[in-house]
Amino acid sequence: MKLGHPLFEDSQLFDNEQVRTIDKPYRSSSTAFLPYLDPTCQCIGQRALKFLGFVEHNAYERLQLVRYYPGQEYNLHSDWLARPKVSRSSQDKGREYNRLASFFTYLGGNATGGETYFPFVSGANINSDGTKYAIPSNGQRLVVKPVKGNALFWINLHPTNGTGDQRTFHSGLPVLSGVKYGMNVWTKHYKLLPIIGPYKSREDNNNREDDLHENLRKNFITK
Ligand SMILES: O=C(O)CCC(=O)C(=O)O
Ligand SMILES: [Fe+2]
Repeated sequence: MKLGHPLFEDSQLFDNEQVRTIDKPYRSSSTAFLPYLDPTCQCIGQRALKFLGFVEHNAYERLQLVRYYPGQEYNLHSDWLARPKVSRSSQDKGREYNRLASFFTYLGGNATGGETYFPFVSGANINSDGTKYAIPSNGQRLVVKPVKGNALFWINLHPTNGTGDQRTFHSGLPVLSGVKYGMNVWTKHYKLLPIIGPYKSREDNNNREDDLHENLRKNFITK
């Protein structure tokens, strides 16, 4: 949070041509892109990759903080992109990727409102205690409360063909009072690579250099 504070600017949107726009009522939050090489960011990013196990976990985008003041929101959207994006970062410049996994962590603030809403995912069990999720009413689907320290994780792309999964559409509902902070970690799916492994952690790979699949992956990376 300390790292991000001076870096906040109006949140942007990408259209289908990857053109950045700022569309204020649609997305009225602020965003801070954190430095890729910061050791804390690297630690978080690597942890996210490792979490993915046999799901492709080569790389992640720069971490992003988002901030919402009262009345601010992020309307319905997908984190996956309509078309793969061409990377401009020095680690993988020119490679085409889409956003495979989303980790969204509530970093705090003291907001009321500001839930994350998934209209195509079943709502919480009506017997749940209502601390993490709103109890659904009037046919409302999954409403996740912004509880500090909790995180949401989902896979954006169909593992078979890499296309966007429509069920992952979501919105950040308007904050009613206070301030809401969150952090996005988006991992990358490089075009043409298989999404489902057997991917290995770096530690495993040191001992399994002859693994066929690993060789395939390396060929993709060095070409
Ligand atoms: O603010 C939220 O609850 C969701 C944020 C989000 O979906 C995003 O930044 O892509
Ligand atoms: Fe999102």
